[in-house]
Amino acid sequence: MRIAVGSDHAGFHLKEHVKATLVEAGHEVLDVGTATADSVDYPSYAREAAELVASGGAEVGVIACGSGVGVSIVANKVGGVRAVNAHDPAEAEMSRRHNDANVVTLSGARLKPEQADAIVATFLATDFEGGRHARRVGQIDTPA
Ligand SMILES: O=C(CO)[C@H](O)[C@H](O)COP(=O)(O)O
Repeated sequence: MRIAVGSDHAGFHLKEHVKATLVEAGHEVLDVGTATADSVDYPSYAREAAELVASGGAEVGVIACGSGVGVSIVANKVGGVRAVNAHDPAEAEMSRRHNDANVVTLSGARLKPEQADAIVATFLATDFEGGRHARRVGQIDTPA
């Protein structure tokens, strides 16, 4: 898959870890930054990664900040993006099955690298169920 990744400084190390895991698994990764652990403002990175998903430049996005909250708020303001701040694989799974989430956000402060890998792997492996959920997603979506 083609996957957009991004983070601020607080998500940088987790983003780098997840990126390496995804590349190792054979995915094409588009990294919008940040490129160091120096302090930056998360909105621009989250927006750029989310816009790649909205435009079709990437199929899904993985974005990290300290809590995963700020980048989720930003991503969800991009039309066509449905971002979930997932704390465990179960949340990632349900966000795909019922909400057709296309961006997962992660907490660099709370998640261990292996926890993040498990969340992202579940997110990528789980299909949208469609049916009644498609009707509901259609009701919440905004134009890209
Ligand atoms: O989690 C975040 C946004 O939701 C940011 O990573 C966090 O606010 C950064 O804080 P600081 O500048 O103190 O490192």
